[in-house]
Amino acid sequence: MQPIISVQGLSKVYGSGFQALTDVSLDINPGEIFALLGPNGAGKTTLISIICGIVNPTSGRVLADGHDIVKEYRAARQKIGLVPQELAVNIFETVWSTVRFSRGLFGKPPNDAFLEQLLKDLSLWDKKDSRIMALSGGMKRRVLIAKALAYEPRILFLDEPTAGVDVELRRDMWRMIRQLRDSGVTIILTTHYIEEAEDMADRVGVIQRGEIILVDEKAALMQKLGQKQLTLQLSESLDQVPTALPAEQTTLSDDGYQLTYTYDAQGDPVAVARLLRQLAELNIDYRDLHTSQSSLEDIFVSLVEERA
Ligand SMILES: Nc1ncnc2c1ncn2[C@@H]1O[C@H](COP(=O)(O)OP(=O)(O)OP(=O)(O)O)[C@@H](O)[C@H]1O
Repeated sequence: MQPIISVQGLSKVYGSGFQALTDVSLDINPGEIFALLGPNGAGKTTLISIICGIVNPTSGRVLADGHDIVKEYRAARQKIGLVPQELAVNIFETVWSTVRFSRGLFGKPPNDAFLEQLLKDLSLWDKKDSRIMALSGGMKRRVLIAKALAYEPRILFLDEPTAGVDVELRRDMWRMIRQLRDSGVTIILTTHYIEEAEDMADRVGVIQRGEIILVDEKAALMQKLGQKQLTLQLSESLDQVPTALPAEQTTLSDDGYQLTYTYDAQGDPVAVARLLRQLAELNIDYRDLHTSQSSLEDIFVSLVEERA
């Protein structure tokens, strides 16, 4: 499959001498939702800004739908919609003129019916004649999305789309992102809400200190790196973890009734059977048990800590 975005050996050294990206290579598949995760200052915005032609790379190149983002800027850029973190519009303009202007900017013929539907989908239609300065923060966010979608891009970048928005708007945004994906738009987003990446993304990339340290299918990532936990509710309380049990993997709750065993389901397929046999040998009875998988957040934190 031909990637819709191909990032090849990208590095960025800012004028200050700060190296924000080091040899980043990354392919984005058409039609996927790709989540880029990374701590503050990792280089997410820098990477997105280079792909969108806002910041020049120091070396390396980016192809958007086969077009070089530097040499064929217009052809590449009209494929890409960007919803930036911060408001980047003329606040004295009305909503309607802002989205109309944005559509024209990348050479799309006017289509007021399309824009009307877009504003209706984003619950902005009744604000179409309002100046942007008179809108609430959430509405301004919606305007940024409308602006990015006004020229029907095939690729949509969302930089921290749900940072600082209320629960309702967040839910609306995710619903819209899913609809866009279903209509064939490729979505690349950065987020600090890992549970949202977990919920939404097909693939996840982790960036740290300007380097991509991991890219994988979300499901495979969670399976590969995810530790599982087995929690047992004991019939009688224990004073301490029995010495016969693996000390590093086993913990006991303060009241002595809950034993938690952490194991690697991939690396050790008989881990649970072994533990339960050991408990039987020790005459430890339990009333209930359940297993749970590490979240993407756990995986992310452990990866970043590992590299720190
Ligand atoms: N114009 C600039 N000049 C110099 N350094 C910059 C510039 N823009 C960003 N940086 C530095 O590059 C690094 C990466 O910044 P970037 O904004 O890409 O990170 P980020 O992953 O998007 O962070 P956050 O999650 O906080 O938005 C930071 O250390 C930042 O200070």
